[in-house]
Parts: sequence; structure tokens; C-alpha cells
Amino acid sequence: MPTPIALTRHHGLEALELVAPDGARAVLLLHGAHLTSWIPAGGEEQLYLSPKSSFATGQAIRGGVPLIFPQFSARGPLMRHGFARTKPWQLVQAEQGVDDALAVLQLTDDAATRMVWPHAFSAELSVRVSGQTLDIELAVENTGDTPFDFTAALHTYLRTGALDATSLRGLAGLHYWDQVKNAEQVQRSDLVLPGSPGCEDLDRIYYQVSQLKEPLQLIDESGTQRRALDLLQQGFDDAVVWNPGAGKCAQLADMPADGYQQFLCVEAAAIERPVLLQPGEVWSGLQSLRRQGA
Ligand SMILES: O=P(O)(O)OC[C@H]1O[C@H](O)[C@H](O)[C@@H](O)[C@@H]1O
Repeated sequence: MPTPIALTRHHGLEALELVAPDGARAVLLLHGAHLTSWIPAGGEEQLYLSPKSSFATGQAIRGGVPLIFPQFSARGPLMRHGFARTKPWQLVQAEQGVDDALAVLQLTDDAATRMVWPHAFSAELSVRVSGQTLDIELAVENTGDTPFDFTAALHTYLRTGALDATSLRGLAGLHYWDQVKNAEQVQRSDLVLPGSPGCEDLDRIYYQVSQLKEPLQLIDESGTQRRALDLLQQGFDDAVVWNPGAGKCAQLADMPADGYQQFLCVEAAAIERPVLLQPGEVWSGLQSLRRQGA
């Protein structure tokens, strides 16, 4: 029999502490359906959360997994990254199962969302932890009677010991839009090295990542033990790789000056081809993270 998980509070906000029987755990806030922590069974924290982030109604949280919907970045008339990350979500389900812990949150249109985005929708975020795996799934349904499209992302801040000892493997051959150079490029090498000399900030949208045969892999060689995390995505075609570097980090009021050293964002995203939903249609996208070598 599944055991219900009660609401608690984290950083002053309503939260769910998901704990699987094997000890894998995650913290999910109702504010923005924002995941702030993931610790695999027997492991350590895998997400970066800024110690300078605000945790307040209506404000975005810096770190964890911000949920970007229905607009990525400034690619449209809405507030940057859309409204979902700053809205209160409703609890649908939270329980510990035989070998996992699961939560489902929901956001539907209301007068405020319809003012800025005149569409009827139901969005659900599902989070599941078990063993070495974290699954995050976003499902969106068009509950109205006219079509709409949207862009979205799971803006995952992956913790690293040191940026210059971190690499991301598996993007070779893909085209990407370089948001720093404002130009389309091709990824020639297998490794992206975000902290290498001469690499200031990194802000790239890689296309067709969902077509890759192998998962991406984040490798952190900063500690005595090499740490690797496999990153899988389905439904989301693109992946954003972002780190602000020292210069842009200094301009972020909600991040310490050296915060950029401690994470690399690898975001499962639907940006290049917005998702089009006819009335009654449902789309879903998944990001699955798996710790290796535990
Ligand atoms: O500061 P935020 O609004 O949370 O955005 C943080 C970052 O999100 C994405 O990764 C974009 O590609 C970046 O251009 C942006 O700087």
C-alpha cells in the first residue's frame, strides 16, 4: 500500500519531501512546481540551489529545477520564462510506494494567466525518485476549444564540484543556436568544457537532442572520485546548456560571485519547434537523470 506524503515547509514555502524506501529523496515546492533538491539513494546532493535565492510568492527561485512554461526566455510577449515558475501549483498526489516516491502537481489557467495568455490548459508536473534515478515529467493538455502553442523547459541546475573539472559528453554532430554569439553552430567535439580557458559564458540551444541514441553525460572530476550523471530526455526535442561565467554571474543579484563555478544547467526543452496542441490534445516531455557508478 502506498503511504501518503504530507505537506511540509521548506524555505518558508509549502513543500513535499519525497523519500523512497531505499533513501532516495527530493524536495518539491508547490511554488512553481519547483524541485529544489535531489539526493540519490546513498548519495549526495545533485542539484545546485543558490544560497542567495529568494523564496517568495511571485518570485523566481535560482537553482534546483525551474519549470519554464509557456514561453522560453524572452521569445514572446510574456514575462521572461513564462508564468509557471512563479505560480502556486495544486497538489494532486504524493506518496511513497514499494520502491519509489512520487508527487504530481497541477496548474490550470485562471483569470491572471488568461489576461496574458488567453488559453485554457491543464499542466501536470510529476516527479519520481527511486535508487539512482530522478524522473521529471511535464504534461500539458489543451482544455479549451481553440489550438495554442507553447515553448517549455525543465531548467535543471546540475551541481558540480568545480566548473573547470566538469564536462558534458554526447552532443557531437548536433547543430545549436549560440545565444552568446547569436549564430548557429555545429558541435564538433564530443565534450563541451564549460570552464575551459577562454570560455566565459555558455548559452546554447542544441537541436534534436531527443534523436540521440545515447544519453548525455555530465562528468565531474573535481573530487577524489569521478562522478557521472546520465541525462535522458523524451518529448523535449532540444537541450539548453547554460552557465553565466564570472561576468554575467556578477550581474545576478540572487547568486554569489563564485556561484557559476558550482553548476552547469542542462535543460530538457521544447524551443525551436513550439509544441502545437489542438483542443483536447496532450503533450508530455520527460527528463530523466541517473547517477552512475554508485
Ligand atoms: O535568469 P533567468 O531568467 O532564470 O534565466 C537564466 C537563463 O535561462 C536559460 O538558460 C537561458 O538560455 C539563458 O539565456 C538565461 O540567462
